[in-house]
Amino acid sequence: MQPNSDAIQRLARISAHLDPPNLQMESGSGLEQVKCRARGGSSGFKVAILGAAGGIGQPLALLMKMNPLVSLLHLYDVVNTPGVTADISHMDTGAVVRGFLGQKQLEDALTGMDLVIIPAGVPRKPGMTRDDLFNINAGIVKTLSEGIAKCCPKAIVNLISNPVNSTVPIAAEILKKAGCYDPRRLLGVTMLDVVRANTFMAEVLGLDPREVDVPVVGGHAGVTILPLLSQVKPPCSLTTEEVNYLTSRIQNGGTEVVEAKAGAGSATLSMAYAAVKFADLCLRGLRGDASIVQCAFVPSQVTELPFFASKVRLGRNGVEEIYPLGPLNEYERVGLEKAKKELASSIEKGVTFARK
Ligand SMILES: NC(=O)c1ccc[n+]([C@@H]2O[C@H](COP(=O)([O-])OP(=O)(O)OC[C@H]3O[C@@H](n4cnc5c(N)ncnc54)[C@H](O)[C@@H]3O)[C@@H](O)[C@H]2O)c1
Ligand SMILES: O=C(O)C[C@H](O)C(=O)O
Repeated sequence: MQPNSDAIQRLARISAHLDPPNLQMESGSGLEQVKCRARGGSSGFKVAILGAAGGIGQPLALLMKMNPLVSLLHLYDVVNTPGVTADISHMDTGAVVRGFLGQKQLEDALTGMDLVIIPAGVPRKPGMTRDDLFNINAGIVKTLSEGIAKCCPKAIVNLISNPVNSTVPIAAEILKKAGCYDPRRLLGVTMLDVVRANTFMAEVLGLDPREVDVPVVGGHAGVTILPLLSQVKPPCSLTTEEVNYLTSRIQNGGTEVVEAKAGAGSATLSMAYAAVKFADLCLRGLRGDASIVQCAFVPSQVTELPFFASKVRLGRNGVEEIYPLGPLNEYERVGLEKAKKELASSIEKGVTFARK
């Protein structure tokens, strides 16, 4: 059948008037230059995801697009953002989505943002520690932190890239160097440890995980991940065997996934879930909601270390209050000493790198 020329002309006229997808207007980026009525950001928060095309970044972008508190979602990566942005922009939720590709567009991606979530960087393979990622990820976090310092120094930063115990100190040093460091606004994301702890604890107790709350303090690697099982809500008593099993499973949750994925990366889906849960708490804090409390790895005076994960209260300025660890049992006191020893050298490594 011959194409009907009237129909073709009609289609051409219609498509010329259609609102295009919400892609960033940048030449040479692979992103199409388009005219777009939607502006985004009229109400609600502006959120950027750096590393948005990755294993965590993509489901994280999907879930943030579904968050009603987000009005503008910027997706930045050094690869593949045009496709991810086009795909996610078709979701009929409120947030306007824009894509940014490559270092040249980092500043546009960051300008005006209220919250920046960073899952950029390489993940582990079996046999590696998180610290083995330092050499690559430290430089990535440094560059991205410099961009934040320049373009959105007042944004809340949720840092996911590993090793979190070192990348958070790196970001802090870079922001200090730029003269815009506000310790309340820099948070290392340890939410996945809490999510895992709640899940594994619920399995042992035969409860719904949504009813369980286990504080996890310290840091985000091996023995620095310190679940305070004695403070679980609802209160319960555990056998020594259960405490050993749960502590080890929570500390090795990341490795469990890395081994199961057998070379194809580390936790991405559960991490995206945890990151969105945490980002949502940060946004609710920014909105002024009361009593938003969760664990995070933050600049801290709870111990003698300059950074430590513990429960924090989130508010209009980020971290408004950091809670003390509360009563620890002997098992947890021993764990705390081990955690602090390893944390001290990971923090020092990050600080030294950033000061070079
Ligand atoms: N904090 C946590 O609990 C937690 C949990 C899981 C994974 N992680 C960490 O998150 C990071 C990402 O994991 P993943 O599985 O998504 O990895 P991935 O390789 O699938 O994705 C990483 C993305 O980062 C991008 N990227 C690389 N350099 C960049 C740069 N300079 N600027 C912007 N983007 C850049 C890559 O292009 C890629 O799309 C890893 O370091 C991993 O160890 C942390
Ligand atoms: O284990 C990893 O390397 C990724 C992440 O830190 C996790 O805890 O799953």
